[in-house]
Amino acid sequence: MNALPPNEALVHLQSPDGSRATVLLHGGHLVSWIPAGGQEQLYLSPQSRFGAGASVRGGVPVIFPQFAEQGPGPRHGLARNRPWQVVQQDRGRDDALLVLRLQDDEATRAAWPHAFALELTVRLTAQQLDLELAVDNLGDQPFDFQAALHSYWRVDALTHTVVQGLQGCRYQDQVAGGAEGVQHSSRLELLGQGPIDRIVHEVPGGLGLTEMGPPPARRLALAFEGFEDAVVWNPGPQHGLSDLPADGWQHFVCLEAAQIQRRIHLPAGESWVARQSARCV
Ligand SMILES: O=P(O)(O)OC[C@H]1O[C@H](O)[C@H](O)[C@@H](O)[C@@H]1O
Repeated sequence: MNALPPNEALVHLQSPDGSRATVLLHGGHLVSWIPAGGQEQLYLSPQSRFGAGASVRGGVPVIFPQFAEQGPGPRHGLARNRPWQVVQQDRGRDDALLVLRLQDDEATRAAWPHAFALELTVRLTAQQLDLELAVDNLGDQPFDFQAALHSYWRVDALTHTVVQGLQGCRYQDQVAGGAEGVQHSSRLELLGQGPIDRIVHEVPGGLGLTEMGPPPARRLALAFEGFEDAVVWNPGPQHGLSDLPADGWQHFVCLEAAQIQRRIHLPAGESWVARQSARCV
């Protein structure tokens, strides 16, 4: 399991068949997922910062209400830096479930002046992780937002890793100043020669992440529901990130379920829900 500082508030989940996950209350941040009989699936930087105000480098940061600097508020929004609360924790016959909630308070309203609640539901079965993000507008005015489940998938070697399922999709290449491109091949090979940072639009519901052997290939099947975009990000060897080891870039790829291009317009009193599932196959 990924190493965590001793004094962080965390919740451990374990399904009856032995899959496990760990979530930090800070950020409602999933930092570990180990399927039954399997290995850690999420990358968490050993140099990550933790605690009040910190953004954790790895796991699954919740991005809301803005992506990156595409708005006037804090980078990647305010959800990843706030304390969340447990509203439900259950174990069923073949699953484990956790629901966390973040509601607006004085600090969030200072950054973004809206009344809202986020609920993140984490559900584990033997080989599958389901994450659901729900946004409620609790105010009397509509608001617009972007969101993402910024998932850092652990890989042994980035350069042996391939993303499948984006064929024919348009993308915005953030390394090339936002230039538009089209993913022609069915396999996006992560060459690691430099950074990759793409916002891919209108992604089909199912994507694959495959690590080619040796050792034998490992494959994650990802399914998005309600998220229209995906982000593919790896900072490459010249990353300069102080919370990532020099060689840390080789051990993850972010393949994120996201809602970026078309901001969601949420009327007062309404809700929006989207999901990302990952299955070891
Ligand atoms: O360093 P962070 O604020 O966590 O952002 C990490 C990365 O997030 C996304 O994947 C963006 O597309 C990248 O441009 C960004 O570098």
